[in-house]
Amino acid sequence: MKVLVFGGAGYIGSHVCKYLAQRGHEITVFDNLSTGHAEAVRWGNLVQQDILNPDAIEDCFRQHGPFDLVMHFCAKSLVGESVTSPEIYYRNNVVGTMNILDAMLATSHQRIIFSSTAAVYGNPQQSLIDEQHPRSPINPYGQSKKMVEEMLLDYANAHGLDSVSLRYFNACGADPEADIGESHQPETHLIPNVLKSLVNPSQNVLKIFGDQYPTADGTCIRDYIHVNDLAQAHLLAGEFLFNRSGAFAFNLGNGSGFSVMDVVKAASQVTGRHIDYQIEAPRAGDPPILVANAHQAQQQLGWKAEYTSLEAIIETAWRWHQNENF
Ligand SMILES: NC(=O)c1ccc[n+]([C@@H]2O[C@H](COP(=O)([O-])OP(=O)(O)OC[C@H]3O[C@@H](n4cnc5c(N)ncnc54)[C@H](O)[C@@H]3O)[C@@H](O)[C@H]2O)c1
Ligand SMILES: O=c1ccn([C@@H]2O[C@H](COP(=O)(O)OP(=O)(O)O[C@H]3O[C@H](CO)[C@H](O)[C@H](O)[C@H]3O)[C@@H](O)[C@H]2O)c(=O)[nH]1
Repeated sequence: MKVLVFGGAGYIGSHVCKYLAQRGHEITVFDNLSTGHAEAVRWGNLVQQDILNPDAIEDCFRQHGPFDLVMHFCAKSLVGESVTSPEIYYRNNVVGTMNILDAMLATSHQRIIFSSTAAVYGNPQQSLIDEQHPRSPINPYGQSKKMVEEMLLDYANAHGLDSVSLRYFNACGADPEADIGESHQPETHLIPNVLKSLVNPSQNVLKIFGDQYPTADGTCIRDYIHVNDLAQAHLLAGEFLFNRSGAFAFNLGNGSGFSVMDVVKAASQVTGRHIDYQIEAPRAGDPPILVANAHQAQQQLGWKAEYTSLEAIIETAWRWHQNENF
C-alpha cells in the first residue's frame, strides 16, 4: 500500500511508519514538526507542512499520491493546556482534521484511520470501558476528538468516506531496536517520566499525582498498551477498510489495569534501580481507573496485543531512554 501518514514524525506515528515499512508499504509523512522530530522520519519522505494549510494538504495528495490509505496522528494532546487554551485544540484537532477530510474528497481519497483516545469517554461509569460507554469528555482535548469522530460519521454518510477511529488507552513503550521512542517536551506521560528520573535524577524528580484514590494502593489505574501493538492495529484497521464501508471505532488497550505504583515497581525491577519519588496533589481531570474492553478490535480486526506485561513494555522504553538521541 501507499500510505500518507499525517503526524508521522511524532511518537506513535513514527512507530507505525517503521512497522508499515518493515512490511513493504510505502510511506509519505506530512508533519509540521511542532512536537515531532525530523530524526524520527526514516521510513519515507517528509513533507514539512501544516494541516492548518488546506492548499499544502491538497498539494501533497496530488504530488505524492494517489494513496491507498491515510493515517492521521496530528494533534495537540496536553489535557491541561486544552483546558486553558481550548481554541488551540479546536483549531488544530478539529479544523485541521476537516482540512484533511476535505482534501481527501477533492482528490478522491477514501480511507482514513484516525487517532482517537480513551479521553472521549470522560469519567468512566464502569471499570471496563467498551465502545458503547457514553462519550462525555471532561476536557476540550477529549471533546475535540469526539467532534472528529462525529465528523467522520457524517462524512461517511454524506460522502462515502470510510474511517476507523482507534481509541487508544495509554500508549507506551518504544521500538524494540531503540531506533525511535517517546520524546516529548514537556513530557507528561508516566513511564517516560519514571525512566527519565533514573537517567537524569538531578533534572527529573518523579512526581506521583495523588495517592488517595479509591484503588488498592491509592494511585490511579491505567491500561498501558505498547506502541507496536497500536501499530499492528493500524495496519489491520487499514485492511479492514478495504472490505467495509462506514465510520467505525475501536478501543485499543490490554484490558488490564496497573496502578502508578505498579509502574514504579515494574520499572525498578527492569532497571535494577531504586526509584525515588514525591507524592504531589492529584492532577486535575485524572479519573481513578481507566481500563479498556478491547474485544471488538480483537474480534473484528483480528488484533492481539503482544506486549501484555508491564515489564516487557518498560524494557523497550528503558532501552530507548538510556540512549535517547532526539
Ligand atoms: N500518547 C498517548 O498516550 C495517546 C493516547 C491516546 C491518543 N493519542 C493520540 O495519538 C496521536 C499521536 O500521539 P503522540 O503521542 O504520538 O503525539 P505526538 O505529539 O508525538 O505526535 C503528533 C505529531 O503530529 C504533528 N502535528 C501536530 N499538529 C500538526 C499540524 N497542525 N500540522 C502538521 N503536523 C502536526 C506533530 O509535529 C507530531 O509529529 C494524537 O492524535 C494523540 O491525540 C495519544
Ligand atoms: O509524571 C507523572 C505522569 C503521570 N502520572 C500519573 O500516571 C497516570 C497516567 O498518566 P499519563 O499522563 O501517562 O496518561 P493519562 O492517563 O493521563 O493520559 C493518556 O491516556 C488518556 C486516555 O486514557 C489520553 O488519551 C491522553 O491523551 C493520554 O496522554 C495518571 O494517573 C497520572 O496522574 C504521575 O503520577 N506522574
